[in-house]
Amino acid sequence: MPGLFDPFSLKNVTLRNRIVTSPMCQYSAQDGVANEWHRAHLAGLARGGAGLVVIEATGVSPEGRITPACLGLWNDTQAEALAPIVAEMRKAGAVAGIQIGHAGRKASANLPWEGDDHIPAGDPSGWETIAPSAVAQGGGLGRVPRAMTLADIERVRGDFVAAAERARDIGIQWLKLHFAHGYLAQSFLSRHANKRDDAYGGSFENRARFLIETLVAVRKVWPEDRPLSARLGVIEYDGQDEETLVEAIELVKRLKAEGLDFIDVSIGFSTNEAKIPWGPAFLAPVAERVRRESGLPASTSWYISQPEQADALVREGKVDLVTLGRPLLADPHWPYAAAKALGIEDAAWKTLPAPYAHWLSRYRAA
Ligand SMILES: NC(=O)C1=CN(Cc2ccccc2)CCC1
Repeated sequence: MPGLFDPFSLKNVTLRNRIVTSPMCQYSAQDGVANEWHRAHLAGLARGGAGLVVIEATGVSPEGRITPACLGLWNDTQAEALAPIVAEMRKAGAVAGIQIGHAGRKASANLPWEGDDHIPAGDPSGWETIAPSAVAQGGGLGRVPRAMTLADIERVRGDFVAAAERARDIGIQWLKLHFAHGYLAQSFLSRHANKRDDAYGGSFENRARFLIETLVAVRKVWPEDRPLSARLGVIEYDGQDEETLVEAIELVKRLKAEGLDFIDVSIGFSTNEAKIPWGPAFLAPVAERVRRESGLPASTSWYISQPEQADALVREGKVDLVTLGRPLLADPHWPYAAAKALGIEDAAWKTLPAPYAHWLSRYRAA
């Protein structure tokens, strides 16, 4: 079985290794437009050696952002600002990806380090939130969203398509739909958030409808030869795990039948009452089951931080790719350090650009 530093090919892309950067929100944009922060941040991750660098959760519309400082891809100005950054990521040897999404009832929030809660209604920096039903997440996210009309559903589906077209046109190679973490798409699937009694609520088929329709619509514009993936919350840790997992795996099978190429297994975060068993690679067994039962290549994340641990997840066939978040914030060159720790031949040249690799590989420095 391949290890962490064996390449991974899917459609027309080949990742130099199995390491994926988690699409970590930077909350550093104005009007959704990428700037020097995003350029240095993303180029840094690409130059650090990750196989696939995924640009943070990017709003498909202004109200689809989590906070006013999130990236967007609903206009040409935003696309033009990202284009050179994508080129830089690819020049550094990474495959360039992006996660596009709509934050639903979790939208219109303050930055995490400025409260992480909803912007007070009436504050001009916030906006009306929309969701499957007029049910709030609760806690700091207590704002009750407006229940979406069928026109809203159609419009948001179109926003996903338009964002996918813009991502396609600026050279993004790997598209990831944000179907996780209690945001809009996840909330359609969740019985916690979706109380609709029309074709988009109630039965599993109805609760899965928005996700499947969105995938089908995006597949039509996303090039057949580039990977189309989704991050999906397959478990809520709310006491109904087996039921949720069975539904989620059935959904993944249907998404696969409609052209999904890859599944990134995550958590639903649809309820604040969840009892999440945080711990080293705790989601890996769940990801292994989704990968095995759906037949799709898969990745997972959460509390993966050690080279041997990440390598074992791949070698044991639990996942095809490993997604890291905070370890890469702590050290964007984690892939280089991991390659050395795993005794990979030519660790520097396998992960870092020439200006770094030349010197690091010559003098057998520490
Ligand atoms: N854009 C995303 O998917 C985000 C996910 N988060 C992970 C997270 C979710 C819930 C609890 C802890 C961490 C933090 C905020 C942004």
